[in-house]
Amino acid sequence: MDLQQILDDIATEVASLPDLGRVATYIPELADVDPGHFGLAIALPDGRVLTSGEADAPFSIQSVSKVFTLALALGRLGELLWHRVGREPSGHAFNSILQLEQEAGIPRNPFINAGAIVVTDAILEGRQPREVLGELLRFIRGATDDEDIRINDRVAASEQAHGHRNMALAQFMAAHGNLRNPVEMTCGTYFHQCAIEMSCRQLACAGRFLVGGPGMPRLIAPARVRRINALMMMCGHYDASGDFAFNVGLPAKSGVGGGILAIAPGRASIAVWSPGLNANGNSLRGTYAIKRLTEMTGWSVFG
Ligand SMILES: NC(=O)CC[C@H](N)C(=O)O
Repeated sequence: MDLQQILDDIATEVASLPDLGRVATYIPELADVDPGHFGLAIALPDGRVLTSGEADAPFSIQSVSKVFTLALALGRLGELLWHRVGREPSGHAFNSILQLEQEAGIPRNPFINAGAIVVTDAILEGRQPREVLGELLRFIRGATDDEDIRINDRVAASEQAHGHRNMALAQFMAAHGNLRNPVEMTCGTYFHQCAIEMSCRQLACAGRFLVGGPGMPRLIAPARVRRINALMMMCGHYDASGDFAFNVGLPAKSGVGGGILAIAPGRASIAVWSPGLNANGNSLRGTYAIKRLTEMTGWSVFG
């Protein structure tokens, strides 16, 4: 199997797709990104990183950051985290408030916005946002083995200025006693973590710690790797997670910047970027690319 050929074929196929999807507009700073960008990278246990398309172009990782904050929160709080956030798929949009009311301010999982805000609140506890964001960047840079990863302050400010919905989620959880820090502080930190920029090459390298097995860095306990992968499979694409598992069969996390990090356990860390989104807020062409990759490689966890 010539993997490089597969990646090149996928880039060619993607370029001929009729639909680009639509970029997210609720964060104005992301609204002007050309939906036609496409990049793909895979990091392998032998140390090779194969790419096609614009694999070195930085993009806003947005909700993909939730994977890294979850790893940090589990390290800090361990099992206690699960008192404040659940582990079930939500079946609702990433920014929905519906279940929070019915379930007393405990979000369904750490990957919907409400859950990720709780996770950020948990790693903040007793510390300043600057410290926590520094820790997060150190973790990601270390995992990637690349210091050149930063937060785009304009994107963070843009989301902050229009973040009424996330603030509402946070206020609602505060009303239920599930937030320990001031809403502005937790949301401000969350907006900054979402505004981290990485290329597909960097993101694929950063995801290696979730692949497990020989050749991949061991940054967290294998039991946690398994659990984060389980959550990515069940919840990583919000209310389209079932569809993604059905079509692709890999644990993965998407972001509204158009990035997706997918893990082929024991085999590879995969990052794709194409900013045009489908109706569920997941990269349209990115989803297609990973689907084709699993079809061509047989890397679905379901065989
Ligand atoms: N799905 C996403 O990437 C959402 C992240 C975005 N920062 C938000 O909170 O709305």
